[in-house]
Amino acid sequence: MAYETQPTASHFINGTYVDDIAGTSLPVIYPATGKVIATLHEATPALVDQALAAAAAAQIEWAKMTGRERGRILTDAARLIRKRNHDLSVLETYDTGKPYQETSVADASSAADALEYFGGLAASLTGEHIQLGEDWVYTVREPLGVCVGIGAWNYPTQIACWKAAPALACGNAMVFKPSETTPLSALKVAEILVEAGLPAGVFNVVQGTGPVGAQLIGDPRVAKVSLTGSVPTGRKVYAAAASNMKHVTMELGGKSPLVIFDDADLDNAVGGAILANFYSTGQVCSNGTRVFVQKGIKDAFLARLAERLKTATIGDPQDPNTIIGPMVSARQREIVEGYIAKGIEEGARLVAGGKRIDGDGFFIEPTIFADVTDNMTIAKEEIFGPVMAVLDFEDEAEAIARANATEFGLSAGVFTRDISRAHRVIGQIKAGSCFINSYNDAPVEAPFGGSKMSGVGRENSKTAINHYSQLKSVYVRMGDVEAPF
Ligand SMILES: NC(=O)c1ccc[n+]([C@@H]2O[C@H](COP(=O)([O-])OP(=O)(O)OC[C@H]3O[C@@H](n4cnc5c(N)ncnc54)[C@H](O)[C@@H]3O)[C@@H](O)[C@H]2O)c1
Ligand SMILES: O=CCc1c[nH]cn1
Repeated sequence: MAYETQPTASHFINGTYVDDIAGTSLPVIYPATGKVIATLHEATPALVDQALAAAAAAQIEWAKMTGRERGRILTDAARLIRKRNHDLSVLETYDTGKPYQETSVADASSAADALEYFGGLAASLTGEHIQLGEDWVYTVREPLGVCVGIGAWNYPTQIACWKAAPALACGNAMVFKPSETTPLSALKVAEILVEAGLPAGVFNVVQGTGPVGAQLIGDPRVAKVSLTGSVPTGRKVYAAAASNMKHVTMELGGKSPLVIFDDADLDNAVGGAILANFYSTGQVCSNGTRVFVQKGIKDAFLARLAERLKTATIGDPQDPNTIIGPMVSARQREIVEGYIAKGIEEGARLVAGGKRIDGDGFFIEPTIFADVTDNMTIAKEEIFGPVMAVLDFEDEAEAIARANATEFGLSAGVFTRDISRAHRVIGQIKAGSCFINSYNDAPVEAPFGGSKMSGVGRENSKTAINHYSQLKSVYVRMGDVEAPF
């Protein structure tokens, strides 16, 4: 293999690569071939402790630097990431199996956007002055301290930077644990941050499964935990963090509705549904996997969708012409196959796909079910794979009620030419990240995150600053103190 996928070592602690072969072996499997492309080790408890100690020590000095100085390092790192976009994208494709066509425009570049954006904000993170007669209060925006980031496997580079960029801009240090399924890309992020001038220990990467994450969360030196993962993991992480009153950001799963009205532009609506279900082989948290299509447009929608699906090239994800890659793992493909079988068993009409693609990699056909009803498993549970469920509806009120009939609240989309209706509908859907005549855009300037079981807090935008800092308020009396005795 021309590209070196085995990293220098498993972890990046205190500005350098480190390893401990006593840790359980962690094979990294290329999803397109099923072959092991690197072998890492889980962090031992001693290494986790080392990472936290490095972060706690480095954070004190990092917080003393001016915001402008911190910001310059983050923006320099963003420049390096953009310069190395090709190599980083190739690595992301090895790590996740996502097509290079996507990783070359949406992963390292999204990470660079976050570093650039929060690097730019770092110098302007101030408190305020509140005049109270002759007395006054001033507020100081302070970092939280050591933050822990825990990532999912679908966007390893993006997730590392969506968490690290605001955390570091505010003067925190971070220990980041990537998903054990995709441990490679975050190490490159750490390496680049240090090359850009980040002091040793401010951003550390430790590898491992749940217990490594649990050790990080349970440590008294940690002030905040930001998790991107599933709802079951979110429940555990939130509970563990709450027992020690730690701050949290929870970016969890979804089963988001995409509502397509009769008057929608057909090709745009079909395009939106494709982006909402098949991008990243369907492994996107915000995907609109419950596609509610108004009855008048249903046949035309399904016909056009089938036509466009025929043009999607499935295959080697490193080939720039490939549009759909494999699932991230054999296990994830089995989960998806289980849902497809359930869909058929419960009476949904399979109109496309449904089968695994023979070969060594974890490929599966993009799958579309029509005539899906709200009570079917495929309409209720997050599948996290390329499976679209098309549900029919008659009118607006019905679509809103059914769109909201879920425990999740991450995203929602609406396609219609009636802009008043678009705002009215989105206004009534309980979800955090919504789209009108579009789907799955995630610019760093906009808040991203969910409501209900989909999470707590927001990533990106100015609001992320509130999740990585706290305000100290100082009352200043100018006159004498009037005490009761
Ligand atoms: N809302 C978002 O922004 C967003 C983005 C991407 C993915 N996701 C969600 O992530 C899920 C898919 O990712 P996944 O399968 O990697 O999720 P997961 O919940 O299995 O794992 C997420 C991370 O949590 C760690 N973890 C597991 N148990 C832990 C514990 N007890 N304590 C601490 N850490 C623990 C894992 O090692 C991994 O790093 C989907 O549900 C998807 O919707 C959400
Ligand atoms: O997977 C969820 C995060 C996301 C959404 N769009 C791009 N990244």
